[in-house]
Amino acid sequence: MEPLKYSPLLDFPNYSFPLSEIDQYRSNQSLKTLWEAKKDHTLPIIWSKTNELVIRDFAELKNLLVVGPPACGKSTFLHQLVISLLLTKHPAEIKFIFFDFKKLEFSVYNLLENHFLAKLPNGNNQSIVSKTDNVLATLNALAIDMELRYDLLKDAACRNIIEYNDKFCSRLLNPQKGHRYLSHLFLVVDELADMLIINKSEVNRVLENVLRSGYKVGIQVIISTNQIMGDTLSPGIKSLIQHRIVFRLTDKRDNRKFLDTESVPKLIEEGEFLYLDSGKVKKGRTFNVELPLIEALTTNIVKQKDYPGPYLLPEYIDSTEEALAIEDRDPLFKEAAIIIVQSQQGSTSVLQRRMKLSYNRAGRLMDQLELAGIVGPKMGSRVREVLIKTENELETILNDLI
Ligand SMILES: Nc1ncnc2c1ncn2[C@@H]1O[C@H](COP(=O)(O)OP(=O)(O)OP(=O)(O)O)[C@@H](O)[C@H]1O
Repeated sequence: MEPLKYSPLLDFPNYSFPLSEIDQYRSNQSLKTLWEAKKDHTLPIIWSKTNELVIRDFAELKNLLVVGPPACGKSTFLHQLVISLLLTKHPAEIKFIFFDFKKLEFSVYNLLENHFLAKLPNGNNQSIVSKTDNVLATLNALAIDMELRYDLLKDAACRNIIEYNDKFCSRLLNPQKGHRYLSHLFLVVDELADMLIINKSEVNRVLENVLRSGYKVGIQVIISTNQIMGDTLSPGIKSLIQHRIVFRLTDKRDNRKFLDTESVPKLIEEGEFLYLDSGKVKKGRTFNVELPLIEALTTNIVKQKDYPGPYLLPEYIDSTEEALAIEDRDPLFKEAAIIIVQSQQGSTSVLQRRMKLSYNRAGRLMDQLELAGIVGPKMGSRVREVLIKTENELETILNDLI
């Protein structure tokens, strides 16, 4: 007999999707259509509402850029994506990280911390990041989560999160080996310029890494910006976000910059935007969702069973700040070094599994091995290079370190 399939929904089997809340609102018909699209889409979202409703699958979009001058409807568009997912997905399936530098735009979702939000493990941090000094740590933690996910997918011989979760739900992956159901993580950034205030080049570097490799393992980024001119949007970031929503740009050169064409239809009505679809420029319109409807959804969800806390991102420790004094070195340093050199695999999850350590501790050991010159630096989602090839060489290094 085949084993019973696992479902993440079993975390809260009595969870009731907040569909009943929408009846009294004018947008209820559109939301019901969205709900019906659930069966054909991994991540159904309302994309546009003109004469007809356009529903898309966010899983196919990778990352998204929303650009336009102030007060043109960018935040409205972000809300329409968020509520689409809140309505159709279970708390086990998706998590959001909001960078909300306006401080109030997404505060309505604060209540959903234990259902739908992700944050740094450090208790002082808010689930919704509104201070620029938390940006880099949160991004780095997201990048670590991404690397960990890559290790899991590699171990499971899967090419993307969908294949991986299917395999996990079919009970083909062993939780004892660190395998777990992976929820989709969305980083929602409301104003890119504010995100780049502190340490712009480093933030750009980590962000590019997440944009480049995150979507395959279920980490997707939605960025909004009103900085049409200037160098806020680096060419690297722009080239990594193929899907773009463009509101009311008056200069032809701007249209070329964001839509790769100068000839675009005029946008007259409130909330209208342009986007590229199979090489053609199309017109769309935001689904102007009422705040009371968002509140009704969140209130309904909050009343239901939740997790003990938000989804915790891995701890990020800035290794440049960590002195490699002997007394600070992990007592398992030598054992870890031997495992890495013997296996010739510079992978955190190898340490984690072989030594039965938490991911954070294994990650710290890796950083210490790097500082000792045993492994090379982090290389995005790939394993680190092992610089020491033989146990004899290692022994010399370890003797020198003591
Ligand atoms: N489809 C629509 N129909 C009518 N009004 C809309 C529509 N979409 C957005 N609006 C209105 O446009 C105004 C600006 O929207 P929003 O706050 O989303 O803009 P924004 O681009 O995020 O602004 P900012 O950059 O200043 O934060 C709001 O009052 C909103 O209600």
